[in-house]
Amino acid sequence: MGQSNRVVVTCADRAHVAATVAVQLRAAISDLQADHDRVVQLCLTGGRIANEVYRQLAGDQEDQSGVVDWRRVEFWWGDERYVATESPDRNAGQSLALLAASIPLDAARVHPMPSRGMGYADLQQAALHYASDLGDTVFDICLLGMGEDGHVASLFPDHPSFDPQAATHVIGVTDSPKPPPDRLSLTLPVLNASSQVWLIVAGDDKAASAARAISGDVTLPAGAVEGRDRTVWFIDADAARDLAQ
Ligand SMILES: O=C(O)[C@H](O)[C@@H](O)[C@H](O)[C@H](O)COP(=O)(O)O
Repeated sequence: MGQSNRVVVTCADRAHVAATVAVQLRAAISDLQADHDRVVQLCLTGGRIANEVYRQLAGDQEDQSGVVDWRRVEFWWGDERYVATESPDRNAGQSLALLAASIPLDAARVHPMPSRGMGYADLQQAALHYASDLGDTVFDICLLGMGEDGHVASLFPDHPSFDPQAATHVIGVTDSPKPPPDRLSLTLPVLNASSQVWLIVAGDDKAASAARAISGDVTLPAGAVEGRDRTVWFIDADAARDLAQ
């Protein structure tokens, strides 16, 4: 990894983080779609703050931040809780319920991760299936939340899931420190192949990990994740408390 391309955007509170990300995401997708043949590859994340972004994206499509052709956006997920399709705990279920409320999505371009009960022999098979769906896709923008321990996607610090040299694109995680124990996750090399990585972080319980990650502590997944062109941290004042001025 060369010189860090991290940018930190500090917002007053979590509502402003979500509003800022929604506006900037719509603008960034709209810019990419100026090329009319372009299908934008967007990787979504779970979590409370990301869900607030999706709510706002779906709710206000007529502001000045750009018109998006949502049918020319391909949706992926960075990780998933391996539970039944209909479980309210699924990241994809939560994101889609919010987005599909008013955004016209092309089902062929929506790629939720597999769920338990879909017929895969085990997590490994489910991971292989998603890897083959993903192929060589490179995300234009990859959204990530961060846990208070500094995890991103389902890559946890001091845990086998976090392997910066992972040879596969998708892994099954069977002993996640955060429930539920069974999960699917993209690996760090796939996340770091993204053109842009946007981290969306709010709350004072995130302050210590945010400060470590932004200062470049690569022992934390959140510190090791970087887009090829740009890494943007959208962070509220509480989570930014420990950042060097
Ligand atoms: O799969 C999960 O359990 C969640 O998606 C999780 O990884 C989340 O992204 C972060 O913990 C940040 O979540 P918050 O924004 O709710 O703090």
